[in-house]
Amino acid sequence: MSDFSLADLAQIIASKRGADAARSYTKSLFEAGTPRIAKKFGEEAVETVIAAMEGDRKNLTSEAADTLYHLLVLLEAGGVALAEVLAELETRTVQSGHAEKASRGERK
Ligand SMILES: N=c1c2ncn([C@@H]3O[C@H](COP(=O)(O)OP(=O)(O)OP(=O)(O)O)[C@@H](O)[C@H]3O)c2ncn1[C@@H]1O[C@H](COP(=O)(O)O)[C@@H](O)[C@H]1O
Repeated sequence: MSDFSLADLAQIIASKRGADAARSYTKSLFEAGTPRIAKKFGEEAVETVIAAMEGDRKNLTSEAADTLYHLLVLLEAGGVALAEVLAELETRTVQSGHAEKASRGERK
């Protein structure tokens, strides 16, 4: 296994801001705008769900990759750094998911 990370992919995606849309799918997504990117993300997420439900391991891997890629493009378009999402996840590591959900009501 290589040490390729989501941070590496996020960096590649950010670097495509100045690319030519005819040569870069990422740039064409940026040009299409957030609603289009969000729609693609939703489609890939649904395809991931279907692959999981069908127990298709190979497709699940491939659709999960599509989903993660489109999520990173969506974050970049929304001005949210992957590091911010990871920091949010890190704050949650001190408690269980059940406790985190219960605390959401307290925060409002
Ligand atoms: N990881 C990905 C990646 N995963 C999926 N995709 C693209 O996401 C699209 C998947 O959507 P679909 O299968 O629905 O494809 P489609 O029918 O062509 O899409 P639409 O016509 O509906 O827009 C395909 O075009 C894939 O090529 C990706 N495109 C780019 N990357 C990464 O981004 C880098 C930069 O890519 P460019 O911006 O194209 O240079 C690449 O080197 C990769 O590292």
